[in-house]
Amino acid sequence: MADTSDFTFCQVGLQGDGDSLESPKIIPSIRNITINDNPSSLQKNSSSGNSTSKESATDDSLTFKVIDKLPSKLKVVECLERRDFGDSFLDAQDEKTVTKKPIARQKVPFEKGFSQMDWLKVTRTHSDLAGLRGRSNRRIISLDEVKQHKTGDSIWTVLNGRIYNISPYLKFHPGGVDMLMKAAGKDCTSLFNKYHAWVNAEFLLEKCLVGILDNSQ
Ligand code: HEM
Repeated sequence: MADTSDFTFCQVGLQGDGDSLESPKIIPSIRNITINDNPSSLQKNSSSGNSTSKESATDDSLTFKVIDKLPSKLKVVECLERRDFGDSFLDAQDEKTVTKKPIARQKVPFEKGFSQMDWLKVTRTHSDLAGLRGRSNRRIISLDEVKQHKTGDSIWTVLNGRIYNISPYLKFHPGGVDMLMKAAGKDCTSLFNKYHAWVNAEFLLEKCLVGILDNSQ
């Protein structure tokens, strides 16, 4: 079978709506395609039988398979291969029945020892992930001070009004170090929500809390 990985499936036609295969209402964009019935240019495989017979056919521009067919009514056509469809295929993309490919996620495979489970272990065993050296993590801190912590083992970010040292979490971040470094020394709340508003950072970074953002400025 042809590689369909970059192909958008189109499903056309409905069962029992009274429209025939030729109806422009069902397949408006395919009406311009003629399939030459000549046996030399069209190969057609059909297992004879009743209402669930399966067929496939090929002409110069299109290979398709009728997955399921009722007499004189087409239920589902699965397009298998597109060779030279031209504009008529683009028209088909206007149809509401076209399924779009999901957007690829950008998760980075974690290094051994750097899964989220490993991170949870670290948070339980390490005594000073925030790097506070005995200071309170309830201290009110200005954005100017946050901006000074962008490197080494003291990389701060603001998330929902709280300031965290994200340095120990960097290698555990499923989105990768580079992505998390975009948060260094600034308020990352909108970036964070753009990528994963569902992530419970308050829990994950609990032990990395450095202080509370001074929002009086
Ligand atoms: C500051 C605290 C942050 C924490 C605790 C955090 C945590 C996480 C977690 C737990 C995941 C996995 C999500 C999942 O599997 O559904 C993740 C994925 C990701 N994060 Fe973050 N993140 C943070 C900040 C950021 C920022 C600032 C960015 C962007 C600049 C970012 C970009 C991403 C991306 C691109 C992914 C992969 C998304 C995906 O799976 O589709 N993260 N992060």
